[in-house]
Amino acid sequence: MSTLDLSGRVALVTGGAQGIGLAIVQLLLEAGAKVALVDISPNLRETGQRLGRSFKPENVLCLTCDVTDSTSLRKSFEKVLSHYGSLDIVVNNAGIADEVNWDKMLHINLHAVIAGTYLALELMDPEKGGVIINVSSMSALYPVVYAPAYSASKKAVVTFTRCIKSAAEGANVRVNCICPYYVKTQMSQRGLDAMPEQFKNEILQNGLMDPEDAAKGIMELITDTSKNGTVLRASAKRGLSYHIFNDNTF
Ligand SMILES: NC(=O)C1=CN([C@@H]2O[C@H](COP(=O)(O)OP(=O)(O)OC[C@H]3O[C@@H](n4cnc5c(N)ncnc54)[C@H](O)[C@@H]3O)[C@@H](O)[C@H]2O)C=CC1
Ligand SMILES: CC/C=C\C[C@H](O)C(=O)/C=C/C=C/C=C\C=C\[C@@H](O)C/C=C\CCC(=O)O
Repeated sequence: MSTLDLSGRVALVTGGAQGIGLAIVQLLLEAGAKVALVDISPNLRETGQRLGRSFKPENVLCLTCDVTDSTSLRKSFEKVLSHYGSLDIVVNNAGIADEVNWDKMLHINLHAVIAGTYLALELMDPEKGGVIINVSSMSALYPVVYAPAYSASKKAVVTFTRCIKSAAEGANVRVNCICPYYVKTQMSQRGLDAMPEQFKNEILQNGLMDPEDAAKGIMELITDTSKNGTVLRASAKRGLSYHIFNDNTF
């Protein structure tokens, strides 16, 4: 049971129907937040019903949305605001790993994260403030030869997050990102099944995180009000640590 108290806070999580997104949804609900799951998954409704049985059903809102559809994404954000009366926490988590359909992947992994960040900055109450967490990947920090477009999308999320920090401060909003190493979800399982053995062995040696541990990193970024513009690394091997950039060299 969570010792954190987010009662009265309203969170929106994209990709909340499974994996890391569902893990952060559960931690947010345990902390008493009202949570909107924004996802394209056909399992979204069933997931929402199951959550409604474990938590207050009035604290769970499921919105079917393709985050690459800007109109649908805006309507989902606005629906959360009209339904719950505020928007305090946004986790731009939805993402795919697909080097064949890389154009679609960039729309999900990058375009929708930027759109979700700007929607959050527009709709969050500057008096109350808010926090946005963008989900990147360790592949942003260590380019991955078998996932070049994916790595690029995740590197761009880090750069965008670090750049938007100042504008967010003006709106009394914090923006941070997390860079998990491999996490035990359907995405990484598909990735491991498809990749050459030598890469798979290194990953298995480093270990895969449980989604709940990645979600705990996201919760840290949500609840630690000193964090803005930070990049949190997360892995089974080394836990949580903040990535330090040397921006001064020119
Ligand atoms: N699993 C891993 O090893 C790692 C994952 N990540 C990132 O974490 C995030 C979550 O990944 P996982 O939970 O592993 O993935 P997952 O594949 O288990 O879940 C992704 C969720 O996003 C939803 N989604 C996909 N495309 C969507 C769209 N167009 N519109 C709305 N929802 C959509 C899916 O329906 C699903 O519910 C992704 O951004 C991923 O890149 C980062 C590092 C490691
Ligand atoms: C195939 C796509 C599926 C999932 C991708 C996911 O986003 C992901 O976790 C990708 C990680 C890629 C890592 C790439 C390089 C790793 C470099 C190594 O030097 C080890 C780095 C970190 C290990 C753990 C740690 O030290 O914290």
